[in-house]
Amino acid sequence: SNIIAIVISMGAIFLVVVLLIVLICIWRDRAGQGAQKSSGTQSGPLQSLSQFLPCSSSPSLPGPPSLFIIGNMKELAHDHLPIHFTNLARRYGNIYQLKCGNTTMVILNSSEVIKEALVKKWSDFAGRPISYTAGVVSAERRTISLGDYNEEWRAHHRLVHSALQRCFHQSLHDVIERQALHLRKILMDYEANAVDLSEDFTVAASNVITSLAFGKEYDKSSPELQQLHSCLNEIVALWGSSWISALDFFPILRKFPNPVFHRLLKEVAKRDEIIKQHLKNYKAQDKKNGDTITGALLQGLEKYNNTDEGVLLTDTHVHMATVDLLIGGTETNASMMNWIVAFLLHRPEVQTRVYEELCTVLEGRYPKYSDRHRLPILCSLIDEVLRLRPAAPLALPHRAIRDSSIAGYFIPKDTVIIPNLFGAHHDPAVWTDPYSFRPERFLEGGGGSTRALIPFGAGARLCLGEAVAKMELFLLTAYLLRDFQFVLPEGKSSPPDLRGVASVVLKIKSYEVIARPRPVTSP
Ligand code: HEM
Repeated sequence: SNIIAIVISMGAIFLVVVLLIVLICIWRDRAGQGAQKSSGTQSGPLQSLSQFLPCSSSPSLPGPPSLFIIGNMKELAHDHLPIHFTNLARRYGNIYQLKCGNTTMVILNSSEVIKEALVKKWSDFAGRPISYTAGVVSAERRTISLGDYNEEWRAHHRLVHSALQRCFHQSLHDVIERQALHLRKILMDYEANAVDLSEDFTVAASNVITSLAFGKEYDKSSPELQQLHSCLNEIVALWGSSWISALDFFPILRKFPNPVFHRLLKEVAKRDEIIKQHLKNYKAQDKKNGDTITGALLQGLEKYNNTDEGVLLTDTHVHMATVDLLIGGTETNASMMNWIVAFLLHRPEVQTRVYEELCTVLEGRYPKYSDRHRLPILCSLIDEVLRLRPAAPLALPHRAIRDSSIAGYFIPKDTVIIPNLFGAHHDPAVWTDPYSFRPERFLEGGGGSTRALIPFGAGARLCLGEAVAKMELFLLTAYLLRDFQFVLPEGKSSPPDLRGVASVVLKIKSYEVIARPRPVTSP
């Protein structure tokens, strides 16, 4: 009879638990959407419990009403998507969905939900959308940036990561110092005339990558450099255009002539010809330079293919890794340098404080990257600009590799995930006065949290060039602010417009500035 009593009580407990779960489901279905609208995400024990519930019990994701056939395409036509997505988050919460064709996109707008997807559940969301046009620009997804998460990608990623690590330790500091000194000379030659510095920043950033990749630096006027930049910029711009994305959402359009797509194919062929030539020249050299990324990649490739790893990596992987580094490492860093100078024109007193810090700490010498721990004001400036204008404001799209959930919402396999880094960096729940330029928030006691700062993304698809970018931003900014004072051109009363033009990279509209040499300081 004891056994019968135990079975009956276990049965009763089981029924109570089932009843509780059903009640919670009903409560979530009713309350979920309304609560999401005002607070963004749910929190507390109910959310944790809800993660174990079957997917059908998840509330449906909020989002703007979707129209017949075109879905939410209208939302994607906005000229500044990071700002638009951030504004939609204020209405629909920190996680919401947009429908385009038969694709569902989920936009994540706070560092909490972004980290849940990209760090905590990284293996569910490390994929990239498998789109037709991405295949065209990436030799069928053999780039790191557009490759889907699979065994081939992991082997490729390891190869490039270790080549970059090797260059980081052997030559990166010297390469960046050389570019910083070269940039200094260019600015001196302008003799305090008003100029647009964007091209000089682009050449400096690109020279860091071409020095690392091929051991080659270019002058601004070099036709080879101009050709390389024009075709890389064209590819990024064309690929972001709606003429091209329409081919992904509506496959039927691929059957019709499309001049924009034709231009894209031509630019991709040009890019490949340039890189192929560089690799050929490198292989033809008598003295191979193991310090370059190309050298390290080719050596790594040989070593890797001699092991019995299962996936074969080829010269195409080395070729496409070079494309990744050139595209990933040029406009991003150049654009950040442009933003740093522009923000300083808005608050000149910040520039004075950084200059005084550089004078006191360095006592006249040029900085090394290891000085960064003794230069908190300079670091806070860089962090604040990365927060306000992250170079890749919507990161790159991710894809759910399997059914999963974020913030308690069911996310089916193949959903496209957009981490809105710009939105996360302007989240009023995390940042006081989020739209103001206040580097001091990152100084001790300033209340800013570097944990919520995610300009390089997070998790398995974290920016591969994060370490390169951080060293480059630090050294270029420190060199320039040590030797120049940036001021507005005479007669110009308003500082540059800070809204920016958003594509894959968030750029500032061109502006002119005077780089006035500081009095000479000797070590
Ligand atoms: C301030 C400068 C930079 C910023 C803010 C930045 C930011 C980012 C972001 C947000 C992503 C996407 C992460 C994701 O998918 O979740 C990314 C990816 C990537 N970045 Fe950067 N980046 C910068 C500089 C660089 C540099 C200098 C390089 C190369 C040397 C580089 C190479 C890459 C590559 C290869 C990827 C693709 C990673 C992958 O798909 O796994 N980036 N970057």
